[in-house]
Amino acid sequence: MSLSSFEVQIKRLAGHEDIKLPQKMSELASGFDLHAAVSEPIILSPGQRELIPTGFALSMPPELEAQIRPRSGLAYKHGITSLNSPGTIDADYRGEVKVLLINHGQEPFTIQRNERIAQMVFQLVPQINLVEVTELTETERGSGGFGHTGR
Ligand SMILES: O=c1ccn([C@H]2C[C@H](O)[C@@H](COP(=O)(O)OP(=O)(O)OP(=O)(O)O)O2)c(=O)[nH]1
Ligand SMILES: [Mg+2]
Repeated sequence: MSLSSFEVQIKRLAGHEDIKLPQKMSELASGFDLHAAVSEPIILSPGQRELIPTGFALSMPPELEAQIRPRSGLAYKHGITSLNSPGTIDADYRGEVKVLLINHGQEPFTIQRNERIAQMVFQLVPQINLVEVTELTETERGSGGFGHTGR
């Protein structure tokens, strides 16, 4: 079975020539690790959130999006995660990709330039036509939800 592949263009932003491009850390990794393009180390106090630049912008085909997800090691060891996880990078976004980090831990955490702070996973996005109707199709579940089948 052949896997589909897509070309995604990436542009380094001025002043960030030393920042590593997103990289897969193993052959079949889902995500490309993202590096912090902070000009100087940033200290995240417990409870503090910061928008961290990555130093690049993207142009991807319309059928894709990119998701920004936490790295589990940072979450487990330091309580550092991405607040809006998964962050959404729209196919038509040409600005700098940024990572909204939050410190859910009990200790201050320092983010160094070029440190791996999160990962970016590309996903297919089906093109959807929303069609307004007055009646929906019936199902066995109906409007039951939020645990109506039991705990
Ligand atoms: O973690 C993130 C989330 C978003 N973005 C950028 C890319 C995305 O395409 C854009 C808008 O994101 P989103 O739609 O989640 O935010 P919004 O609050 O709805 O902003 P907008 O009104 O600009 O869509 O911001 C990031 O760089 N990192
Ligand atoms: Mg939006």
